[in-house]
Amino acid sequence: MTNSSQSQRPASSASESSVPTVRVALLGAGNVGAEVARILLTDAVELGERIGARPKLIGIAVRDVDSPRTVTLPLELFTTDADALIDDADVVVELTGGIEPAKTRILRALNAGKPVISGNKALLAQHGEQLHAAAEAAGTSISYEAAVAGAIPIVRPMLDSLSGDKVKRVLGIMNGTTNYILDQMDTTGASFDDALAEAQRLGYAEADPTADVEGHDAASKVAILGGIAFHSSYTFDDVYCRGITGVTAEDVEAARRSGFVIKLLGVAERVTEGEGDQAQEKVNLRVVPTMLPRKHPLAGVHGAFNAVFVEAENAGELMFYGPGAGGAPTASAVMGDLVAALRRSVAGGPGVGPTFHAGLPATGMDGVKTSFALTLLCPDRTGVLAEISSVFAEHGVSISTMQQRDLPEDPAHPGQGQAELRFVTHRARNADLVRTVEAIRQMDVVLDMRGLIRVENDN
Ligand SMILES: NC(=O)C1=CN([C@@H]2O[C@H](COP(=O)(O)OP(=O)(O)OC[C@H]3O[C@@H](n4cnc5c(N)ncnc54)[C@H](O)[C@@H]3O)[C@@H](O)[C@H]2O)C=CC1
Ligand SMILES: N[C@@H](CC=O)C(=O)O
Ligand code: NA
Repeated sequence: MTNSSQSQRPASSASESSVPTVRVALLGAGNVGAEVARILLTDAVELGERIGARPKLIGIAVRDVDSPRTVTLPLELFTTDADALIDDADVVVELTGGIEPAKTRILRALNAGKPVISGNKALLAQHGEQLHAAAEAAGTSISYEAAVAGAIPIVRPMLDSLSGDKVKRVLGIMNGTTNYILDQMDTTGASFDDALAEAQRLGYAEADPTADVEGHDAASKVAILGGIAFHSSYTFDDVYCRGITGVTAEDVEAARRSGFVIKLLGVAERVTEGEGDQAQEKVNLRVVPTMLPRKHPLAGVHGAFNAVFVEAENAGELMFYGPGAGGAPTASAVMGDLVAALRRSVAGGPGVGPTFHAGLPATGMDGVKTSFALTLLCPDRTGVLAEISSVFAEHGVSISTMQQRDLPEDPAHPGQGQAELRFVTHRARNADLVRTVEAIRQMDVVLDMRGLIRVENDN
């Protein structure tokens, strides 16, 4: 490799053609990186026409040059010296994941004025502001369409197309692995573990799938998207996060019997706390397993697909839908960012990044209005229902539906029938719902609390 200039102008490569070339460094050749390399190698000429300069893949930095790959790539491109590769390039594509050394490498490229494309939501949701500041200071850009909802164009529409509107809420399915698992459990009766193993095999899961199933991956995406939507800076720590490890086959089955489906939803929404002069606008960010009525549009999002609703003051409701994970689909988003960044390089100027001027504080769950489904095991006798209903009423929470399922008599307690009572509440303040649930849990007539999950419906 030769040393390239660190300017934004594409370098000429007379040996290959008269079209100028831009030198692309790729960090990582896993599920996504290998697909990006494949596209760069096969489509360089056509991409050159779109960009005005031909992208030349000059090297791929990996941990181990001899690791088996999903795509066959020329061995001479591989190197373990990421720093030398970055220094030799005009543009850097980071697809290794994790915080370090990815952060140091990205900063190395940005500080040298080189545009960076990354799919690293974990990093962006922790250090996004610092990376943007470095890009701005050096007059370059960092782009990350792949980091949120895979192939779906959502980051750039939020940054560009909706930048003249006022976003009220962003809500959706933002993790392919958990959607795949929940969908398999619902439609085929697969076990959690089998479905996760298949999601890993298909290249949907993170290197450590705990990030997926504990909701951390979706939380990073909510922090990134919420920040763009509300012109503020949020990190992973601002997101209230619950994963799907607590969702059992029984929960999935119970939801199905009631005409619902369980999805892991990510939400970022404006909330107003306080009243009158004290009223303050804040933003609640959360990731929670949620029951949705089967007729809800998000209930029909299957497999590793994602879907994101954006509610904006003037646009109204928008829905973005498509593959949320997987090598080739995610590589499509990376390539879109790469072409856009290189077009800017060729034409001059870094383009427009996000702003954080609004500074809306993130807020906790207490004031958020939501509804719960609650499944209780109780003795099947007169008065139980009234007793439980009165606790809901005492806390100002109204019941939307109640279903009773009589269970076979417990042989250990002859003569004492038991019933499963399933309540779905209307929307109420989260703090009131939590107090209601705690009071119900303490009641003598409640033998077991079998399921507790949020519900997204219109009431
Ligand atoms: N797999 C997917 O569906 C999606 C992944 N992403 C993100 O894209 C990035 C890459 O994801 P995958 O390709 O699935 O990961 P992967 O685990 O399949 O591949 C990671 C690659 O990076 C290399 N690598 C890791 N640490 C390195 C280091 N310190 N130095 C040099 N090379 C290193 C590995 O050798 C491997 O080639 C991650 O940030 C991930 O969150 C984003 C959207 C979707
Ligand atoms: N592990 C992630 C990959 C894409 O972001 C997911 O399953 O959604
Ligand atoms: Na995307």
